[in-house]
Amino acid sequence: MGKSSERRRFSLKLKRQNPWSPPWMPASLRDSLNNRHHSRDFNFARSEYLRTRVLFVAIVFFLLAPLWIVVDYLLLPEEMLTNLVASRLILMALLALVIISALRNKHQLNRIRNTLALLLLLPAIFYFALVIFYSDRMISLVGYNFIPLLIIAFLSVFPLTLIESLGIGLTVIGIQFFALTELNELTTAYGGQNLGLLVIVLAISLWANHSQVSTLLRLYRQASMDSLTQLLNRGVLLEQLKQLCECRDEKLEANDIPAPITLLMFDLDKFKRINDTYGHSVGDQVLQVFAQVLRDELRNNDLIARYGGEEFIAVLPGTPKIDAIQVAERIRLQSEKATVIAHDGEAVNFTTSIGITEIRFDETLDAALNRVDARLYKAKSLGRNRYVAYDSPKQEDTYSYF
Ligand SMILES: Nc1nc2c(ncn2[C@@H]2O[C@H](COP(=O)(O)OP(=O)(O)OP(=O)(O)O)[C@@H](O)[C@H]2O)c(=O)[nH]1
Repeated sequence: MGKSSERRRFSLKLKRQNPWSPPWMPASLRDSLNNRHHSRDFNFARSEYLRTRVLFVAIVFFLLAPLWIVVDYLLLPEEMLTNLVASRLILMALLALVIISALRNKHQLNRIRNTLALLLLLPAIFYFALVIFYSDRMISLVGYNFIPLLIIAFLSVFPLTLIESLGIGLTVIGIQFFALTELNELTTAYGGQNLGLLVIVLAISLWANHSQVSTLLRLYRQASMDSLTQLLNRGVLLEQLKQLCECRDEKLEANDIPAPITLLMFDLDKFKRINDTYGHSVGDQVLQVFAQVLRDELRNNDLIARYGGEEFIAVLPGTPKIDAIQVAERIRLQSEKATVIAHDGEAVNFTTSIGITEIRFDETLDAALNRVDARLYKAKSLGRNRYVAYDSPKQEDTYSYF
C-alpha cells in the first residue's frame, strides 16, 4: 500500500468516534480521561512532569528500603529475617532499574508511564509474595499491610489520566483481593473494610489526578496558545520542532532510519485588503476559520502554529514531502471553499499561499525555515493561491496548479 493511502487511512481512523469520549462528556473530563485529546507538545510536557516525580518517588523508596531492614531486624522473628532482607535487596535492585529507566527516557511518554507502573506495582508484588509465603505470620509483619493503601494514595502524586490511574489502582485492589482470600479474611469485617477503604482512597486519587491533568492542560494551553486561533504560538512551536529534530538526530546517531519531518508554511493572500474592506473583526474571523481548516485537515500529532499576523506553520512528523504536497493541496482547496459572513451579510472568501520543505538530515533548523519561507514567497510572486515545494522550476512537479 502506498504511503499516501496509508496516510489517508490514518486520518480516517482518527476521525472515527472515540468511544471513551462521547460528545456529551464535559471537556475537562474528556481531557483528563485519556490522552486522545492531548497534543504532542503537551505529551512532551506531561512526560517530563511524570519523569521528575517518578525519579523523586523511586529515590525515596530506594533510600527507605534499607532503613526498613533495621525495623525488620528489631521486630521480626529471626527465621523470617533472612528471606525478608534478601527480598528487600531484590526490590532495591529493581528500584535502581526504575531510576535508570527514568533517567534515560526523556520525553517518551509511553516508556515513562511503563516505568511508573513498574515503580508502583513492584511493592504490590512484594506484598503479595509476603502473603503467599507468610500467610500464617502476617501479624508479625508490622506495617506491611499498609502497602496497597500507600500505593493507591501515591497515585494522587502523579499527573495521570483517569484511565492510567484506574488501571494501576484496580490492579492493586485485585492483588489485595487475592491477598485477603489467601489470608481467609475476604469475607470478614476486616476484609470488607480494607477493600472499601482502598476503593475510597482510589476515588480520592482519581479526583486529584483529574484536577492535576485539567489544571496542567489549562495552564499549558494559556501559556502555549495563540488566544485568537487556539493554535500553538511561535515560541512553543520552535521549541517543539527543535526537540523533534533532536530526537531525529539521536536516531541517526544510533544508525536507525529516522522518520522524515516536513514543514508547511502558509500566508493568507491579500489579507490587508480583507481588513481594509470588511474591518478587523472580519479579518479575525478569517484567521479563526483558516485555523479550523488546518485543524480539520491535519493529524492530531502534527504541530500547527500561528507564526505571525496572517502567517501559519504546520510540522508534519513522519510525513515525506510527496505526501505533504497532497495535504497542502487539500488545505488550499478547503480554504478556497471556506467563507466568513461580513456584517452586511456578504460572504467573504480567502485563499492561502504555501511553502513546503522536508528538513534535511545535514542542515540546521534555521536553514530549513529560511527555505520554506523563500518557497512561500515564491508562491506569492507566482500569483498566490498555490504551493511551491521545490526550488527550481526545472524539477518535476514544481508548482501547484489550480
Ligand atoms: N484582523 C487581523 N489582522 C491582522 C492580524 N495580524 C496581522 N494582521 C494584518 O494582516 C495584514 C498583513 O498584510 P500584508 O503583510 O501586507 O500582506 P497581505 O495583505 O496578506 O498581502 P500578501 O501577503 O502579499 O498576499 C496587515 O494589515 C496586518 O495588520 C490579526 O490578528 N487580526
